[in-house]
Amino acid sequence: MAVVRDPSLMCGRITGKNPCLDLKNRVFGAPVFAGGFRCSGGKLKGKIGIGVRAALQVGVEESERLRDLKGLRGVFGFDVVSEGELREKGFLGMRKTKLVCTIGPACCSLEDLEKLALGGMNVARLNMCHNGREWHRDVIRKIKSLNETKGFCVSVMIDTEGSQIHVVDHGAPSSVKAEDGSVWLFTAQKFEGSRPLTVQANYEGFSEGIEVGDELVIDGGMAGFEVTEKIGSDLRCKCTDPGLLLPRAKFSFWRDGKLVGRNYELPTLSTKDWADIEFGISEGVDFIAVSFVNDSGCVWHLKNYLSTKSSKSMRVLAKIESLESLHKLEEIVEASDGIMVARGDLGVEIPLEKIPIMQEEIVNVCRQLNKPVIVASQLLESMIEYPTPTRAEVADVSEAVRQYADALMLSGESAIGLYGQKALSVLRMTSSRMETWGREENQQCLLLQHQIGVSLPDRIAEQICNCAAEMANKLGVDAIFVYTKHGHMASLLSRNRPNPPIFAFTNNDDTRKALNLQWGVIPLLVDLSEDMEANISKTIDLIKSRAMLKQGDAVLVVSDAVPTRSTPMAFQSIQVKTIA
Ligand SMILES: Nc1ncnc2c1ncn2[C@@H]1O[C@H](COP(=O)(O)OP(=O)(O)O)[C@@H](O)[C@H]1O
Ligand SMILES: C=C(OP(=O)(O)O)C(=O)O
Ligand SMILES: [K+]
Ligand SMILES: [Mg+2]
Repeated sequence: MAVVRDPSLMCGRITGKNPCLDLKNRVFGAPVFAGGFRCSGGKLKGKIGIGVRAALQVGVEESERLRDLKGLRGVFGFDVVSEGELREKGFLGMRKTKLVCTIGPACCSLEDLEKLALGGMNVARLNMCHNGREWHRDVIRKIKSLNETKGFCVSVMIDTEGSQIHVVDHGAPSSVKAEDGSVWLFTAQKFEGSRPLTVQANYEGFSEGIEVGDELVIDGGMAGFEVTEKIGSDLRCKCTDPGLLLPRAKFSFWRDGKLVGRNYELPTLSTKDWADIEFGISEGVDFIAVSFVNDSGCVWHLKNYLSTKSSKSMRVLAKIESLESLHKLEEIVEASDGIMVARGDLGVEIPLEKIPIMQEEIVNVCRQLNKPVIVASQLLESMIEYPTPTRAEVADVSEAVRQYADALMLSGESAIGLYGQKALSVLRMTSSRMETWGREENQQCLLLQHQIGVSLPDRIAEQICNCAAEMANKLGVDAIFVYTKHGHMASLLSRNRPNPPIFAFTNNDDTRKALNLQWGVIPLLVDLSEDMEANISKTIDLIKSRAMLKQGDAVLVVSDAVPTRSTPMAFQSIQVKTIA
């Protein structure tokens, strides 16, 4: 069958299957291959000493199988947005790239939050730099209530303020212009009211180590000054690059083309950040994004702390936004549950023209090490004010999608912008379009496999997922089903960026919310038993009962049964089920 493109849809609709193998017209009887290696009870047996049996099975789902409708009752969380998308666009039309929206005054009403959820927001981000905890609590509760009452599955992320040297006051409520040659005083002294040509910094040690002749750059290039005199800890500076000083504008000091100053001696997690984290724990947020991570130490520390403080599994994301974090990228990626390419502050610390290369590198490292990655900041910046993005912004979004980032993020576009919902739809349509192009033009490059698993069971899981993804593409199946407790198998499948969507069934709501950030994964909440075959039948029936799987559809099922007392054998398998 041929691929049919529907020009009326942003995303080309695939109505047929991969022509190389049309499973609808094939009948497989018994498993064509089963086995591999086996042993039971998690003890050494036979040639291979692991508690895992791997098998590959291909079969047709029995048409006459008794459907135990009682088994279909109970929890079934399939969020309304994914369900609607599946009905409208079919399996292949489902968007793979996840979307994060920063919530601010422009979108914090229940109605606005609902519109963002309907528009495809997978994760709501709360930037703890702004507003008080009461405000954030109100937003979190609204999102949770929308999830419960309207069937959404929106995860909540808090983003710490972090310690950074920035402007507290520059004498005007919004922005102030620094004219060429004008002389300014930068001070950490607090004063009432505003003083002309005086900028107050938030940190008293801001000028430590700074010398006359150093260059002071504001917000990565919004304005520039030369330090002409040091008076105690104050700096007198002459404007050499006229521009704007915005509220909370960031400072960076440069000498001979190198960054100098105190920025990275400040603690990654301040007292206020710890208080915000406590707040996040008490509100049961799903992700904590840590600003200005400089090494893996603080990530491990926070993760250990969270595991002792809360039974809920909260995922820790490290924001890559300092020069230091680039030097220790791999250890930070390994320590964390995900990464944010925080291009805003990164652009203060490295020359702007280096950002695209760094972004690609970070995205690649994350994919190799199997951690989700968000590309953030200024994706559609002009839409804060204008109803349409620039062509360059659309190209930037498309590039992040082409790089296979897991998620894209809106900041000011949704938080304070006039066209937040429209910006979200631009992200949605641009990513769908790019994903479709990637598939149709066969741009999809197979991942050059870097093995991540060390133990044999981990390596088996990884190989099963790599092979399953390749098989799913080659067979042109409609969907991949996977059963997952902590999300590991689902993420290993996602890492391969397969063509069909990955339906990840889990009985753990924390896992479901964490998977919301993973490319191509549709997390579904369902009661799972220890009987893997029963789980497979049940979930196929659940989707079928909603008329979303029809006769002839093919599902590739990856299962990973852990040993239990009744079934003392771990069993990992790939099966292809065609719907009879
Ligand atoms: N909770 C909030 N309350 C008020 N304004 C907010 C909030 N969150 C974000 N904003 C606004 O949106 C802008 C962009 O958001 P973001 O990129 O998260 O923050 P920042 O620019 O401070 O790093 C911020 O500069 C701020 O003006
Ligand atoms: C996402 C970022 O962090 P924040 O908005 O908190 O500064 C960034 O710097 O790009
Ligand atoms: K922040
Ligand atoms: Mg930042």
